[in-house]
Amino acid sequence: YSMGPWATTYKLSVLSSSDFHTSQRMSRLARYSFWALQLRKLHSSHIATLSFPSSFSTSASQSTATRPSPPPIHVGLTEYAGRGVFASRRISAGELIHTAQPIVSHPSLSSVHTVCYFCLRKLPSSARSLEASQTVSFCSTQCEDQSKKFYDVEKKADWSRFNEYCRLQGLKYPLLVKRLACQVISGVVSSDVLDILQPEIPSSDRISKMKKEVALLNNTFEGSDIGSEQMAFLTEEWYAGVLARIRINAFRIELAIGSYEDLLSLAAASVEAEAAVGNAVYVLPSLYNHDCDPNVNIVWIENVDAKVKALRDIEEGEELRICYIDASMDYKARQTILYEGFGFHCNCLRCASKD
Ligand SMILES: C[S@@+](CC[C@H](N)C(=O)[O-])C[C@H]1O[C@@H](n2cnc3c(N)ncnc32)[C@H](O)[C@@H]1O
Repeated sequence: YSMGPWATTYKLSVLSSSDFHTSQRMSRLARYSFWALQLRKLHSSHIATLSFPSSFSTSASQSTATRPSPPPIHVGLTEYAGRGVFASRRISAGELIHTAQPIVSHPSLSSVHTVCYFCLRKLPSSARSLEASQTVSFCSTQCEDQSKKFYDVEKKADWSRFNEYCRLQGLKYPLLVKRLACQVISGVVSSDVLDILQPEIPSSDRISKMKKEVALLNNTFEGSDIGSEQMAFLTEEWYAGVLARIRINAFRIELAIGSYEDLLSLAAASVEAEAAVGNAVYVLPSLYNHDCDPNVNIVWIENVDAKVKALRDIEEGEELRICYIDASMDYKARQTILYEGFGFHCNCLRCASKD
């Protein structure tokens, strides 16, 4: 399961919380102070992944007078689900709260020749690479430049077996791990970049499948001229940790319909293939908790940049929550998917009334 761009039309939601014993609170606080430290570490290296609403730019040459104000949110501890995102002022319905760029993203295998290999923007027909070819395309020189380092690493190896394995098994997350590994080898990110995110607890079945994937990834790199010291991080333990975080935190990217042509291809895609153009992992969007009647949603308009928008008026101090799944499903289906996919029993107001 991955979090998706689920539209919602449900009514009012307020923060639901339960009383926890002080001792439980203390142990949680200790656990999350580790994450708070990680967040601070990440703040400097990943500030570029968070951008602000309006037409402000964040260039270093800007004077403080013209600097954008930070987004109207803060990360804090909830009483029921670890960290969460809270409104630091009143937010109006429809407001763009912030945008975020991914730490790692990858097109779905069915979209790899029709979208930009970096930002997942749909390519005009003339710019698409041939399906039979091993090449990929970029929508702009900017995306090509931003991909250069990891793509130079990726090009050193032959990915046909790895991709075929993912295709046959219907796997999408190993593609994100492959891209992350290329980013680490090229020095663009550090191997612990996802450590800040909450991991899932893997089942034994998952662990044995994962061993196969990591062996395939290692064999693919070993066939290239990448030095073993550059690949030293790529252990079973690293792969398991990264996959456990991707499984809980990846978003499935469906671009908003921009044209009549998009509408037609989406209609065809829903019959022939997956409608999602790819998957991506972000820092801040991954800190939003779930509600079956959310007050914010995340949309992707033209590319992988996530836009977090208020679905209704939100009061200062209220927790901002998104819906991880299709909110139109019934109570039982939602509970099952949330438990199997994300490991929790939802007790939002809507679920409490079994709606
Ligand atoms: C994407 S993370 C959200 C941020 C997370 N709270 C953290 O501290 O990193 C998803 C995880 O948060 C927890 N979570 C999110 N929404 C929840 C809810 N409504 N009830 C209980 N746990 C929830 C679950 O453990 C879930 O797997």
